[in-house]
Amino acid sequence: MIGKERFESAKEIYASYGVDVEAAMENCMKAPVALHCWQGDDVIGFDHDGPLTGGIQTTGDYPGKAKTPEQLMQDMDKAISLMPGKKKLNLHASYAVFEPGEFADRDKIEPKHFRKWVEFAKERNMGIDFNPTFFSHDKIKDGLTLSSPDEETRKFWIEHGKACVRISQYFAEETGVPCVMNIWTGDGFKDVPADRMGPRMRYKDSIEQILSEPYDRDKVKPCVESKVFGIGVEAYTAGSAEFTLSFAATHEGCLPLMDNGHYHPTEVVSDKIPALLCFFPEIALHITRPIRWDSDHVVLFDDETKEIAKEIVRCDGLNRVYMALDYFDASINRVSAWAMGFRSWQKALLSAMCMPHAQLKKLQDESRMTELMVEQEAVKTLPFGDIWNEYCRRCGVVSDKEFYGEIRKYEEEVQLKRG
Ligand SMILES: C[C@H](O)[C@H](O)[C@@H](O)C(=O)CO
Ligand SMILES: [Mn+2]
Repeated sequence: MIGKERFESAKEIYASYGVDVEAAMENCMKAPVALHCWQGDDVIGFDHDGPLTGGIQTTGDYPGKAKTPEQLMQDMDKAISLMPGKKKLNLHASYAVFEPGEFADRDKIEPKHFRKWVEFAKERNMGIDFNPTFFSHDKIKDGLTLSSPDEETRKFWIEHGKACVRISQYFAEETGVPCVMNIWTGDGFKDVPADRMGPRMRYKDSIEQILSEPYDRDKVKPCVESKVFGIGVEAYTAGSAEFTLSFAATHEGCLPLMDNGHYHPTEVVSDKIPALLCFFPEIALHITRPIRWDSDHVVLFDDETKEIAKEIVRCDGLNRVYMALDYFDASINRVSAWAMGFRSWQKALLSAMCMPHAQLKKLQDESRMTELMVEQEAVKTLPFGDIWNEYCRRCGVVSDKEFYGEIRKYEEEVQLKRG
């Protein structure tokens, strides 16, 4: 059977379960997913020469890394050409692009330092999300930024946050798409602290000061991202789950952001999504793949990824959940990593949209649990591959089978030729 026939046959099988795959594909094409710029250069950026610090780490030394804004944009373009679905650009402040001889420290960055990214996004019809960068900088004092007891240090980082609010507003105005601005710091202690509340009170005050910068609530969506621990800050993290969730719950317009690598290994973000949607009009996600810790492996089409997508879809949350990717692997081809993670999330979303949720919920509500188990298992082996291949074809991107050939060609022709 050729592809088209396989798709028609799969479509009929899905229809027998009450699933309209045409509608699913249309909806999947419309759901924006934020693509993080930092997979392309191992979370380095262009405003410093130093290493990646702040409790996060990349491992690996695969050749061909992008080292300039032009190379990063070139690689991102290649990755985008391999990704079906709607994209939004996700930038970190450390990716400011300066003119030759120009420099502005993080507390002084301005919209003009991101003009090239705005042009890039507009030409590709993408909105932009933004992240102040509270890591990889010499003004981090004793591992602390917004929670520092040193007022000069804290002030510097508050000013950075405020500059990022202004830049977020500029992104939203330029692109016509709201900008999700995520605050994450790695502030914490390696060993048992003597004061757990003091740093959190300072962190709270700092975020409040940052968000006192004027902005339009329909255009800028500030979020706070929690974390359980980071490398070198194993004993205590100021921005814990309880801290950020409580902050978002008590500060109107501020969203909680859950990164599924930032919880204890047996906790699952899939279960937290419906819990938060009972209380917050909107939430944000960082989608990643933790292995044993917050390792930020490339997202795959695995069980928890599927479960997260299912929750967003069956809670009717596509308009309430801001979806962003957050992984970085320096041990494999970075363009492949970028595109594979995005494609995996697209697969998870599309497959979640191809499930008979209403019927399954009905079985649960009628306590027909035996039937529910049988049906949920049956759905797992429906011919999703044929739907996915057709989705890729309609989006104008290669199938999984052709994917690696594209990567090898780009690697030979572009990445390995870089000095
Ligand atoms: C680079 C990102 O901002 C960073 O990964 C952050 O979101 C995080 O998840 C830290 O562990
Ligand atoms: Mn994250």
